[in-house]
Amino acid sequence: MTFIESLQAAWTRNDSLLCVGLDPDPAKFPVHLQGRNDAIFEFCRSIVDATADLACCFKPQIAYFAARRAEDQLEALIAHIRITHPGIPVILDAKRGDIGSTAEQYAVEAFERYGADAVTANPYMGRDSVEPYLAYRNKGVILLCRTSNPGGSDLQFLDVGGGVKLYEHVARLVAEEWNGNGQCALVVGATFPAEIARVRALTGDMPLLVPGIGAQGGDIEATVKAGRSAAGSGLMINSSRAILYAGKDENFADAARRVAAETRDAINRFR
Ligand SMILES: O=c1ccn([C@@H]2O[C@H](COP(=O)(O)O)[C@@H](O)[C@H]2O)c(=O)[nH]1
Repeated sequence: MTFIESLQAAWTRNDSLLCVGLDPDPAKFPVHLQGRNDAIFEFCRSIVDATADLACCFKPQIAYFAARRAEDQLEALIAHIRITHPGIPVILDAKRGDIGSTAEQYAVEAFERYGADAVTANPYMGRDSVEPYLAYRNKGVILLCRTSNPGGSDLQFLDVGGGVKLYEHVARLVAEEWNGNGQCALVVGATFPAEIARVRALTGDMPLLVPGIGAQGGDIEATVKAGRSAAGSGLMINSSRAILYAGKDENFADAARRVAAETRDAINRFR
């Protein structure tokens, strides 16, 4: 199955557009996990097992693992998802971007080392910098378009000619030229619903990864109404901290499940 096929199956099977983000910060872990060598794996495994039937995908953010020399725990986590929850695609959020020869190594890292189904990448260096990921025909390539942070406007809102903004140019370029094999998606922040609507209009039914609800305060109703596809899906709406740190004690996974279920249901109300 390709990334997009597994995503479509998970949308339907779990009736969910929720992407559970895995951004493990040991300083926020419950006391009983702190000090353990495998704390990052164990924390994320508990969250994954508690939410797998509520999510359409998982998104580990690589910086949280690499910063603590915990890449082995990321490998183990993705292997665990593959074995225990085989229908849920994994997006490696790495936001890579470099010349082709280096991008080849990043692609090996994402797809062969970690076994991710999709990777996030920065389109800023152009098509040849993205080709090495696209060469993995069954994998997904999710390109930054209109990011959720306020500073995203510094560049993404620049007029690139004729009143077209840079993020609109990226959306059109990816949809019309880079997506020949139907494996691309775009990142558009929930903090900018008007731009989500614009990207949806430019890209047809292309899947959109939408971070920015939960801790960043994005509005779920506005996000879904702006970004849903004609079929009422088309979105991977990410929430990380609001789910991961919903509880602080030994029952943290139950608390995470509760918030994940509420978030999925809130999203579904507006599909
Ligand atoms: O534009 C973007 C692109 C990626 N992210 C990532 O999503 C999560 C958001 O975490 P929350 O705790 O739900 O705010 C995080 O991994 C970011 O690196 C983003 O926020 N915005």
